[in-house]
Amino acid sequence: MASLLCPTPSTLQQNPRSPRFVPLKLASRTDLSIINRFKRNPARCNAFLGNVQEDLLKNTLHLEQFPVIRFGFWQFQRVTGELSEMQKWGFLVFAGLTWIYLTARPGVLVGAIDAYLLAPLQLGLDSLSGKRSLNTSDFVIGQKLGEGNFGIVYSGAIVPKNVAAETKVQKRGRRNALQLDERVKEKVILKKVKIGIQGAEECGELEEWFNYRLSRAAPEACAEFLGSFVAEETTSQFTKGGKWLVWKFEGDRNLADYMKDRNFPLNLEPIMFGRVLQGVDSVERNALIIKQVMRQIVTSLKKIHDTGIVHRDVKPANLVVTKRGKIKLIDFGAATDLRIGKNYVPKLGLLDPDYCPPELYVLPEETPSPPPEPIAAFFSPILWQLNSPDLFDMYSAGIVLLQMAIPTLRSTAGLKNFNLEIRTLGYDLNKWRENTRSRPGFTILDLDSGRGWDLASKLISERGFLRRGRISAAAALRHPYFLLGGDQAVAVLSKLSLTKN
Ligand SMILES: Nc1ncnc2c1ncn2[C@@H]1O[C@H](COP(=O)(O)OP(=O)(O)OP(=O)(O)O)[C@@H](O)[C@H]1O
Repeated sequence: MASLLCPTPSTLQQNPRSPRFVPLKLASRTDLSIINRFKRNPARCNAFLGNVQEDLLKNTLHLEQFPVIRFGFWQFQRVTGELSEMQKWGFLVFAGLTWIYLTARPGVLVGAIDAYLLAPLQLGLDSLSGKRSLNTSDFVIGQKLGEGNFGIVYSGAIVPKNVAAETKVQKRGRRNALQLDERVKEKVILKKVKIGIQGAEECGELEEWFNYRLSRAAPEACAEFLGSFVAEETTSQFTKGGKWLVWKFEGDRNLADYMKDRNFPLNLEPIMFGRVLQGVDSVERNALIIKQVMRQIVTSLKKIHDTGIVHRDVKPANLVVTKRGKIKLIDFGAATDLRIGKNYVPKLGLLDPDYCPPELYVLPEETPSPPPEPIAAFFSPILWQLNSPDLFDMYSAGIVLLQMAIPTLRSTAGLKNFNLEIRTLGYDLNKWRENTRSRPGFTILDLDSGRGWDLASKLISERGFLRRGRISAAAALRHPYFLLGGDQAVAVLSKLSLTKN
């Protein structure tokens, strides 16, 4: 950068030692008249050029010109001033190792910045923008979408300030459906935390905490969180004191809904790739769509694992498909943040048994309850290195891959049968292939010399030495299955052709 900068003649005229620089292009234009004057006086010109040369030699690429670096050097010299060469090296090695430790997964340093700087900043900004002062009159509730142990999920919409909410709900068919008129446009998802159920309130608090945390750490990996509110009065739709969490409505269907369709995965083709796959052989088309879905799942998992979070409930119903063909993780009620031990309770397995890895728990059963957050954060890189808790989610991701690629495993009965068989075969996918009584189709996974099968067998496996053995999200993205991915090329081409149209 410094070599692109040059002192201007005018600057040097005022003060030839001035460290001020302006870009070369500007210098040559602004000072053309001065140069012309120099042309008429060669002696003065030589003296000037001498100054310029000297100045350039002195200033070009001299990093200590930059105040931060100068300050850093000064600090280093001050601290190490009285140390011997050996001690200075020791100091440097210690500083380097500390840096590696603080930035190693799950990132103690970034975590501290997030907790002590970004979280309060987000709270302040949200309060200023009114995001933290949502209330019942801002929303209208539509149909029920699902019910978990601790909450009930509804579709809904944001009501503009000048519109009365009651006018927006109309009876359509047997259910309350949202009649979205011109004024009520933005659809949302609302989760009502159950009242009077043990642990429900705590679960709601945790889910809210995880959603705020992810909105800072990995916003593109999960549904956009809009905030929460407590109903201040009882109306036809709300009960006083009830807590609600609100997300942006990301899409009509989740991956499980798409997989129920006989046409899967081709039913995802229009939103994933537009029309560009027409003309490609149908097996190839299926394989490309599945690879694109899987790539997105693994990429999102990598993002949340990088921040120390393990989802613990990865399954097709918790992967919502957006209108633009993006797959987003939802339902962080069972997630745990192993950077600070949030929502980690020893021996508490929360996962859906159909997607649960053989180890059952995210950390070994003998792991004690987490200490206070700063201490847990300090030890988290060691905990992560020793236990690789992220591999818990990777097993579930492997089951999702198998289900997408092998149609017989998409039904509840088919998946339960698979789980019985794989358990008796010691979670060895190759043995399962040789021994299964069902007749699964392996065509998609066997394409390209069986790269898909190889990845699946590295995801669906027991933990090995040091609880490794299963492939992590980062390693999965480097697996030959994803390298040179035609799915990426097709996705880019489709975007280009869509923007042209
Ligand atoms: N942001 C969103 N955009 C679109 N749909 C969503 C969104 N969040 C949730 N849904 C839909 O609502 C359903 C239920 O959501 P969620 O899994 O969070 O609820 P839950 O009560 O924890 O249910 P369960 O415990 O059965 O998984 C999802 O399967 C999905 O179809």
